[in-house]
Amino acid sequence: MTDPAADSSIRHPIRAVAFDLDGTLVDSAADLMHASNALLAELGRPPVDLPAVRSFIGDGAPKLVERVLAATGGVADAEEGARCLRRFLAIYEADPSAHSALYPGVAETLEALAKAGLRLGVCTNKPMGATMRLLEDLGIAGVFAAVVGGDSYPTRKPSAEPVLGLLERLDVSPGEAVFVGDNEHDVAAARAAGVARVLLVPYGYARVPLDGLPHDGILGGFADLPERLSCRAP
Ligand SMILES: O=C(O)COP(=O)(O)O
Ligand SMILES: [Mg+2]
Repeated sequence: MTDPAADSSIRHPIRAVAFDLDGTLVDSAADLMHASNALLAELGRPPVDLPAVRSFIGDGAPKLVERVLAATGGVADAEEGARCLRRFLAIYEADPSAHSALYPGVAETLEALAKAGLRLGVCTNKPMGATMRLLEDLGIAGVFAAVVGGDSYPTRKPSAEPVLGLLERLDVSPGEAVFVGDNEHDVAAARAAGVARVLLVPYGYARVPLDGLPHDGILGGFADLPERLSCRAP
């Protein structure tokens, strides 16, 4: 027999769902590759390919650019690195969605969860400027009650800080929230924040096997979410 006290959804009814962005809601790797390659072309360097860029995603734009530059010859000093980051952001933020798409079931499922009364939020390591533009371009900005990016707080995931910041903006306690992500940083940040449940999508840009992470379940697909949260649209 199940012990009701062991089920956190019974102790605290779930009131909010926090989502990672890249690799969870949006397949954004192609635009990150195009922006990286536009920067590299300006520097007279060879391009990087999609598998390489996918492996560079997850620690925010500064790390992505650092990895792109390291893979193509490195940089002379920190100043050159900072200049390249500024240029990358200008290129990427001008159009972060041309080659990006929502994963199957994302739009309909977010609508269903919002209709069921859940507060939805995004906690991404992507900078806010590009994040808001991407959400608007893909038509899902309106469904979120709050969004935090990689530059919203002094630290980013795997720190708990942005997750706790998002939950505060959603006006829920960690025990009332579920986090849905795609990689090891999402699990670490959400666990450190003390959310009720951490669920992972089976696709995305994780760099370690999902099975070894301390999650509470791997979805078959994004559309499984309402069932897993035991809530349905009215
Ligand atoms: O900007 C990144 O590196 C990844 O962003 P994410 O946190 O939405 O996966
Ligand atoms: Mg991600």
